[in-house]
Amino acid sequence: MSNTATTTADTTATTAGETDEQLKAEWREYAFEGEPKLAVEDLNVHYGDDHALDNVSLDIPKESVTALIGPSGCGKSTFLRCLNRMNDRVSSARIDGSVRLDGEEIYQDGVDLVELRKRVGMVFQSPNPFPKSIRENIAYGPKKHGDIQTGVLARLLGRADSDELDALVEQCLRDAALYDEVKDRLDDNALGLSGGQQQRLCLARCLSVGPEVILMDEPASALDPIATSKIEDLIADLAEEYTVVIVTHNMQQAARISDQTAVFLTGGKLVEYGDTDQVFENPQSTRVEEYITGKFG
Ligand SMILES: Nc1ncnc2c1ncn2[C@@H]1O[C@H](COP(=O)(O)OP(=O)(O)OP(=O)(O)O)[C@@H](O)[C@H]1O
Repeated sequence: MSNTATTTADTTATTAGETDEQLKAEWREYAFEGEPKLAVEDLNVHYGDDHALDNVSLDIPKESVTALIGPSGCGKSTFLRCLNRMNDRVSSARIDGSVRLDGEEIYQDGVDLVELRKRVGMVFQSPNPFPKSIRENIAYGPKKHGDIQTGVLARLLGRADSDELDALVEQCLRDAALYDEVKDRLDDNALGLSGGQQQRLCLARCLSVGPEVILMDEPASALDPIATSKIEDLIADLAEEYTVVIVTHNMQQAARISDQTAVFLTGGKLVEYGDTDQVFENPQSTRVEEYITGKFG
């Protein structure tokens, strides 16, 4: 599409009578500078006979927030989970198509899934800290992956270098805007934190292994308005350094925090994708307009 950043796949809404193929060709032209961090092409997901994602293609720019919105069951979470191959864990799932991370196909033989999920981390709907101390929640991943440098003494003692670990714990908690609230109780059990604090701890845990992309599946849906607002502020800050992809049911939230918005509608189709302002203020598709204005969904 030459003069607009919004793309649409809704044939019923177009005046020029474009075919699906023509519209699909336009998807690739959603304009942003630089190479995409994630490039998704012709992605289809079936759970048994259920076609959950129907030929979805979109490019996600780096260091930005991309919101995925749409009615319940339209495939948002399925799409999100394809971006770090979490759907591989679902035995009934069949995934076809291509997802490239920095140009590298993630659905090819030999991809190290542990490494992939370090690069493409995930924060879930309900905060799910480990029943361990705040410190241990963050140290767990780097220790498991052997990312903490160990000195000779530390190796002899069979433990990680504590200074480095402490610095990492502090940095991740700061980046998750939680440090000041918990700095005096790092050895307390994480389950004693409030829901909003637990969710920020989960984000800190995700950051601890050095991701490039952060996937968030309705990260604020279980939180009160104040905790939600903290998470939203945090997402804006994170986008300076990370590529954030977030599923949300809350359209105001998508409009507030995202740079791009992708709208999925029933049947697992991506119907519109473009600059958030344009999608919300001037959607190209009548079905998207009806969804956004609350006429259905
Ligand atoms: N693990 C699974 N096994 C079988 N079917 C699944 C599984 N996960 C999702 N589905 C089906 O795939 C379709 C898309 O579900 P998905 O959870 O991706 O949608 P969603 O848009 O994220 O929904 P919601 O907004 O309600 O969370 C639905 O029909 C759902 O029942």
